[in-house]
Amino acid sequence: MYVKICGLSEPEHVATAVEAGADAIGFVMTRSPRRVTPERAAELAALVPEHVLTVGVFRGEDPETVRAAALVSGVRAVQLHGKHPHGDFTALKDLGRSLVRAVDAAADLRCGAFDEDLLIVDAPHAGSGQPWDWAAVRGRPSGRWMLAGGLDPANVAEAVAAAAPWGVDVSSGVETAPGVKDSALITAFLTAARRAA
Ligand SMILES: O=C(O)c1ccccc1NCC(=O)[C@H](O)[C@H](O)COP(=O)(O)O
Repeated sequence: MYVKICGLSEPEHVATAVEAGADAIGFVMTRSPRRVTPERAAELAALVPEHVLTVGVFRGEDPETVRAAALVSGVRAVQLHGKHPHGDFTALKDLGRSLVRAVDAAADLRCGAFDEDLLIVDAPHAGSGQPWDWAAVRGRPSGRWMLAGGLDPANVAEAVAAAAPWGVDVSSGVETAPGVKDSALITAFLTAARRAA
């Protein structure tokens, strides 16, 4: 089970996620309680070993803004959240970063349909921590896809059983308040997700 921990903003939590075995770590560089500047993301990304994917998360920014932030931060993947057109992915193809498309269940759920490398199927309101009907997407997405939206250490096993994803992505479920990550919850989530696989 591939596990992404998203919305990190403190070195302590980056270190915990790496130590506990995260496969990917997300830095939110768009409007959010978890927002970090590209410069801050660069400081955090520098703490992450090569085998863990660093992901810059964007929503609604134009490709040139995304490109500039990706280059400053040095993230190895770019996640476009929500209703980005296919052209935004095409425009970023030459950036040399993996592309992640994050959408809700109403979207095209074929990984690769927008030339992305990874797909995230999320709740309608990203980063809200609200669980949704995970079972409704079972069997619909294809390729390398992660389930997100309202996951936490206590429910990730149920979510994995319901939707059968290739991976999982969490943010609010490893926080004690919006934007405030918790090391014990990060470790607990990784343990529970691995057990669920
Ligand atoms: O986390 C945010 O605040 C956010 C804001 C705008 C666009 C995307 C955002 N998060 C992206 C993620 O990949 C989250 O991990 C995913 O939405 C799951 O969130 P949660 O339900 O809080 O676990």
